[in-house]
Amino acid sequence: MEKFVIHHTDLLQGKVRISGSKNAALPILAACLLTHEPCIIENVPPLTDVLNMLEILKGFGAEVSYDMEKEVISICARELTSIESFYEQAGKMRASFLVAGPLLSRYGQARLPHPGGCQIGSRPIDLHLKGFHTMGAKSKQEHGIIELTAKKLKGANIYLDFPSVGATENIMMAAVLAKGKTVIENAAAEPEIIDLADFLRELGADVQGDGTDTVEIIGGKELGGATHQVIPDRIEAGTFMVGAAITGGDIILENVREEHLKPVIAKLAECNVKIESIPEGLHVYRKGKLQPLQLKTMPFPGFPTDMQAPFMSLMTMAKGTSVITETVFENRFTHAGELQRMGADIRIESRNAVIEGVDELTGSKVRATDLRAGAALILSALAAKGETEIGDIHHIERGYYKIDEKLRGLGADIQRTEEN
Ligand SMILES: CC(=O)N[C@H]1[C@@H](OP(=O)(O)OP(=O)(O)OC[C@H]2O[C@@H](n3ccc(=O)[nH]c3=O)[C@H](O)[C@@H]2O)O[C@H](CO)[C@@H](O)[C@@H]1O
Ligand SMILES: C=C(OP(=O)(O)O)C(=O)O
Repeated sequence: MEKFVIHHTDLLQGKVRISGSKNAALPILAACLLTHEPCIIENVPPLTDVLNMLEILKGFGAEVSYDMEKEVISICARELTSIESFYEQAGKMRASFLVAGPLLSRYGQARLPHPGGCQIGSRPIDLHLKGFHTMGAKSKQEHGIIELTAKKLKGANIYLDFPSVGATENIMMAAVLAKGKTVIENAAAEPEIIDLADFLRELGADVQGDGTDTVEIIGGKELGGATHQVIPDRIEAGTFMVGAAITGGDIILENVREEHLKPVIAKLAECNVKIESIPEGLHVYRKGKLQPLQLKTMPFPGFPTDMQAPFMSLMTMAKGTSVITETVFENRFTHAGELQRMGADIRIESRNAVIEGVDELTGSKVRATDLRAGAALILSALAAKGETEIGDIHHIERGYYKIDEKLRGLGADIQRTEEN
């Protein structure tokens, strides 16, 4: 097991290239199962979640090759030999369940374990299943395995009780080969949904309305192959922005889309961080003392829950009282306890975190409790006095490619060593 050892860093400075988005790449890789033609997916960093998804696809019989240097994946799901994935792979990540829609619509069956992923709430899959049922599928769950069957999926009107990202993606993929028209109402509108829709259209599917709360798919179009470039990772970009803010640094982010980061940029501006669009990307620097914030996580275009933990780190150093309300997941404050070890003053009251800014944090031994919680600890460690050791960094590596190397490139003192 490895850990990160981090020493105080005065300011992050320089340029950093943002990788392709994990949460856009994973559904797109699953969508390759919809077609028997070859697909080429570019700008996909070799994160552990990506490697795991490729193992799942290979397990179904898809031909997969990955040029990790160039970050390009080729997938051909000409003939599948299995419709079953296993606990060892599925238990590691939420996105493992995104193969359900493609398998069900192409093969009429799937046998999948309940998905894993960050432990940030109960994370049921009822909305995915409700969508499949409305399209004519049946499901049965026994011993942690969900068995899905459908003679032929039929297009349907589906209203989601909550704009779930995963349910919207799964239903979109199921609808592409279903007979007739599917309308998803109260759909998620995240940039990752638009990237998936773009890929499905490149395959030949008829998808409209993505990026709004109503997505319409006319199923049954003949699908071919496609070459697709995945969008930049807005959460990785936001994490580096907070890195510049918390160290009082000055950095340039390359390969970013400003329109995906609006809610993050708006909150950073409120606490005295300047973000300017320049030809190379986004220039981020702090203008004065960090100001406290009130923020509430919401589905897009609201403030992203995946940026909540990094912002909590930032708020621990702002002068005054900040309040963060987490509305998307019911248990996404586990980083608060670890930040307290570093001297942060945080009180959790149900879905609210009340943060009193402190003059300084001090380095300590802490553990990444999930992916973004781990990122938050790295950010706090950069600002803290002395040395911080972060264990369980495998969580962080699910979603940040070479984060230590990228931070060192900006002047951070971060080393990777073996845990004793
Ligand atoms: C791989 C991936 O893309 N992960 C992202 C995706 O997760 P994921 O797709 O799991 O997130 P959802 O949008 O589905 O979940 C949002 C809320 O809906 C609930 N829910 C969801 C599905 C369901 O069937 N029933 C139900 O009750 C969840 O428990 C949660 O409280 O979107 C989240 C919200 O932006 C992000 O934090 C994750 O990083
Ligand atoms: C919660 C996340 O991932 P997952 O849905 O895979 O657990 C995340 O990317 O922050």
